[in-house]
Amino acid sequence: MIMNCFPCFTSRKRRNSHNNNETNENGEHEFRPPVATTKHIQERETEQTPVKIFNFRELATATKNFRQECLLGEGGFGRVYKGTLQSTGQLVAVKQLDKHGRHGNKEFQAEVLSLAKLEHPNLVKLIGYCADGDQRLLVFEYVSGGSLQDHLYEQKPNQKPMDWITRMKIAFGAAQGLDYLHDKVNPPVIYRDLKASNILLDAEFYPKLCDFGLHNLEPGTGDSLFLSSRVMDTYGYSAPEYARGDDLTVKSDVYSFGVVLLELITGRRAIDTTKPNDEQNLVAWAQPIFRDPKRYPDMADPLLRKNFSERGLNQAVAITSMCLQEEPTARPLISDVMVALSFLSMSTEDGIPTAVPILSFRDKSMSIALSRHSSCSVTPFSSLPRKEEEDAFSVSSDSEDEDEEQVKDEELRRSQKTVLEEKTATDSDNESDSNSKNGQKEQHTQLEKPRSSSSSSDSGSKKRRSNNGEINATAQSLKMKYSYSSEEEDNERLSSKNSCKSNEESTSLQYDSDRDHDDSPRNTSRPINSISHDDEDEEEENHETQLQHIHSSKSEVQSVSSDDEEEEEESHETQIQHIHSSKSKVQSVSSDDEDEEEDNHETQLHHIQSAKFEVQSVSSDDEDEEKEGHETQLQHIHSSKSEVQSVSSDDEDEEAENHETQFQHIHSSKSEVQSVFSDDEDEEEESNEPEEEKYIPSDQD
Ligand SMILES: Nc1ncnc2c1ncn2[C@@H]1O[C@H](COP(=O)(O)OP(=O)(O)OP(=O)(O)O)[C@@H](O)[C@H]1O
Repeated sequence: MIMNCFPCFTSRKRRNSHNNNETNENGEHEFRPPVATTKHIQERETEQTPVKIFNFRELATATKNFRQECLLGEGGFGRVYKGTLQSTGQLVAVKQLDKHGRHGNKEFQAEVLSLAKLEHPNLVKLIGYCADGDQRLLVFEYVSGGSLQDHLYEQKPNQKPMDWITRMKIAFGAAQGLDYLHDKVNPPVIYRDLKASNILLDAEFYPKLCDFGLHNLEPGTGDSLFLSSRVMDTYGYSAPEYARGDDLTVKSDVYSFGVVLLELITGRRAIDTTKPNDEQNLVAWAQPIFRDPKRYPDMADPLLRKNFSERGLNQAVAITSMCLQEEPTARPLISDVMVALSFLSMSTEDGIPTAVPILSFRDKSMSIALSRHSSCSVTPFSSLPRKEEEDAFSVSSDSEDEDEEQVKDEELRRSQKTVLEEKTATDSDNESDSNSKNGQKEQHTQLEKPRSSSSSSDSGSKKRRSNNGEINATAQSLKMKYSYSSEEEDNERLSSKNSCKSNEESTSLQYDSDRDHDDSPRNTSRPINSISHDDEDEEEENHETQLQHIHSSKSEVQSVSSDDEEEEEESHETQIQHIHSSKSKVQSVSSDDEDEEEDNHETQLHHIQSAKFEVQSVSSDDEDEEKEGHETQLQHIHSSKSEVQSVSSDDEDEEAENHETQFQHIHSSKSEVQSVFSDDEDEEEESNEPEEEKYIPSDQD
């Protein structure tokens, strides 16, 4: 049988070698897959991914002849060895697939090529494969830090337990990987095997998912021994529909993700036979607690020693409980989970995580669930917040009865409707001017792109401007500290003393690059930035700081849960979003292409004007005074808009000056927005007046 397969494969290999094999500079064979080898490869194909073909001898040398000391472990697919490729010195993990249930060569090759196309910083990268005789081996990048399971449950004596923020970052990274599989590749990939042992961590706890997309390489179904061990391994993570015999969907992965999140929160294994009967199944143990928020703090891993904020815990538990809904359709999209976790994984100096902006989600159920927990009293258990913050968050949900909550939900739903409609309209606009391409891969590429060259983006790869892309941008623009990074960047970060700063830089770079790939008018920010090279970094920092201020003000406002204030908060949210986007748009004025520039101005004017109308409409009747203040701010933006019109000056120097002036005005508009959040409205009015005086019209005015 094997002998029959082998010639078949080698003849294929020979054919490939004729057509597609190349030798790289290291003397290694690289396989460039033929276009449309199989249906799903064809569908996923955006560009050809090189996959190395190794011969068995190369891998035997790399793993010291598969010596025991190189054995990393053994899983459902076979043994995994650590190795070093002789040609490059690269560390790899070599997975030697079990011999039972051997797959046809074509099938194996097709699966491998399909797998190799899945590239994301939070996925373990497939480097190559070997199909030599009856041997089937997969060669992956080596991830040095062990699995999440090791870190949660098999700690070495001198190892510190993972802190709360690290746990949230791991969850966020894993969600990003899963979001890529679900939302960024076509057709979506259902992981099927998400569990703590399949989340590998690098030296900095950066998570990478492994074993995704391997189910087609599983040994044959006739192998009951294999099946029973796999079922045992995944038991505790598999969604109820699996037990019912229903088809698995992306929502089954969301369930498994919920189990992992629960493990991170509680430090308990999905299945722990050493515990009393009623505690052996983690989800069964947690379900009654989900219904009683007062008991949430009791769920937390004792190793955390209560070093987390109550709000952070409440929201993490709320997300978990949503993921673990019995009904698949009731579970959230992983993209919403990812957005929520992006905020929960942001650490702040005072130890309180940033509040999740409830309007950031594709699915409103997530907003509603989190809003229930965002107004809880948030006295952190260990690191106490400043007095004002305590006050701001101290409207306790304990006193709210269920009726009140329902009314609140209804109101929230109504108020969200407007924003969601608006968001949908924006999204569909964006969708229409872009092809639905693989956005995530591009994000990765963007990060690696040096700053100076980012304006010359690959015109062939249009950024996917889906809802999810918008959400990503929202999270990123709100100073997400946790960013994608390539392996090289990870190494750099390791050695860098200013790792935190470089992270932030990479995030803002990503956001900038993101705009560069955007077809909308705001995508031409480079020339403006290049006007004042010396001040560029400082200016960027200022903007970042402003964003942070706005964000934190917004967070504070969010937590005050009186009905009037909720309305007000929304209007602030809308204003911020519009002013923020106005800023981005005005930044983009200096396009190299003058014609495009003019178009851009037109579109900007339109956006800014409509922002004005929208903000005007949000203001309530009893807030006349405040409205006046907003009007003044809008006038400033409007004037900035007039200045934007003046950009197309023939004289380049003059144009540069105009940009500078515009920046200053936008800058001051942003500062004014900050004042919107002042509790004292009189103060706000006062602060607006002098700003009016400060306003210096441009030459054109
Ligand atoms: N790319 C890699 N880098 C470093 N270690 C790895 C890599 N891939 C797997 N390992 C380690 O090899 C061991 C076996 O992994 P494998 O994925 O085969 O099994 P598993 O995850 O334990 O079980 P299952 O196959 O049921 O998912 C684990 O200890 C895992 O952490």
